[in-house]
Amino acid sequence: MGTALASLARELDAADELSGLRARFVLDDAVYLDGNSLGALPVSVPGRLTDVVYREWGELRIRSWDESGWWTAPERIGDRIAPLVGAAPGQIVVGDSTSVNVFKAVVAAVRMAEEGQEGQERGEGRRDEILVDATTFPTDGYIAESAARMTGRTLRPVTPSEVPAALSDRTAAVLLNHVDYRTGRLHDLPGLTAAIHEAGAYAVWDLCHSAGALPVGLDAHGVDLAVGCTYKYLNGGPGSPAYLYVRRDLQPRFDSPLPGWTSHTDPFAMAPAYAPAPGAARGRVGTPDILSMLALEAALDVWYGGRDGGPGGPGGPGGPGGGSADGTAVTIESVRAKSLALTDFFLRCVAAYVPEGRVESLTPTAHAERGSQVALRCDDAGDVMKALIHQGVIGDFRHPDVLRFGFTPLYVTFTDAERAARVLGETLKSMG
Ligand SMILES: Cc1ncc(COP(=O)(O)O)c(C=O)c1O
Ligand SMILES: Nc1c(O)cccc1C(=O)C[C@H](N)C(=O)O
Repeated sequence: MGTALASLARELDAADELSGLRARFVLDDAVYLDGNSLGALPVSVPGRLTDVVYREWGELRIRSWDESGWWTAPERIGDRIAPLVGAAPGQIVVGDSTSVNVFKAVVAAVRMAEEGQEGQERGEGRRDEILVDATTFPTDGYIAESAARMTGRTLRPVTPSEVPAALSDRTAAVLLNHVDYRTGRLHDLPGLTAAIHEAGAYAVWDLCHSAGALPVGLDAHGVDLAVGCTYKYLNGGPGSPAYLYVRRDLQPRFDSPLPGWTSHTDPFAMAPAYAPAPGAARGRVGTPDILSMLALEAALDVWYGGRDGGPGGPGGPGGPGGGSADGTAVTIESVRAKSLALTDFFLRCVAAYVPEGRVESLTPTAHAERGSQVALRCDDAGDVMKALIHQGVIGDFRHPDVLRFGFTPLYVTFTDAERAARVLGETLKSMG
């Protein structure tokens, strides 16, 4: 069985139309299944950062804000992310952490819901509730709780499947994760967004675990606001800045709770009175973190034909799906197809190699409900993951008993999936 799966893995790799993309990353012999926490380093990044540091900062110094395009980087890089999450240009701004963007988005959504209700006291008809995914990555829950307290709302944690029943004319905003960070479950973004709109509320989606791994369709599904990090499937590097999407028609009504000077319509007027910039720039706060931001911009070259360095717009030759220097088209659809094939194959190998009953998959088998990771419940998961890492299979452990394996289709191979499952099986057999 083992040999058969290993040779099947080689066949699948040979037929994989994305296999050439692995060369766009710095990798070693380890099986890296932690790209859903920190993506691998794209080869385009070090050279670009060297240029940013020595030439743009070292030689051009202050002139780089204009001459090197530093000032407009948040919107420019937002436009580079946009096609990957199904957004037209001009709706995404890059900056701050996901946590900070969750705060901006949730408070802004409540403020939008509040419009027209100003005179109304707390009570019937007032949109006085925020719903939050009860299974969320903790930061979203903490921030939503604070946003609720500050806006005088009640926070109601519900699981995503309970959202339709929990919605009412009291709901102001709903904060949901597209893919659950622990189980890898993919939630129904189109259906839940439609239900939220039906109730007259605003939908805020956290795309941390879906952007770069599967199609999101922000514009197509009428999402109101969305946030996400860039250090997972977008490979922007440790602490790379997050992003905020505000649907174009909502932008004039986006009232930021953090109206920093760089979101002013004329920042260098240094006016005492705040006047928000039009468009996505309204979501900015303070000075952009240029080094991290430009590392992210270079990392996105992976999707744009693997070109080295310089900024470039999406679309046309070199855009996502538009072909590339080495002839490999990178569309989010092709990435999704490989992601599902990889996770299917990994689950098949786990079933073949792991003693029956020793692990239980928390990740749905239905493709429509699966993100790009496999989570296995396992006794002694912490010790098991340490043993796997010791043998060169890098996943992560999530309390209390979850082994988490992330599959980044840009660089993970079927051979990696087979090896990871085989090492897991051997480890569990040896641990008893
Ligand atoms: C769903 C989700 N939201 C938010 C975050 C993190 O937010 P931040 O970028 O602020 O650390 C993570 C992971 O770190 C996450 O998985
Ligand atoms: N953002 C992280 C970090 O700064 C250090 C370690 C891990 C992370 C993560 O991304 C955790 C991740 N969001 C998760 O899904 O568990």
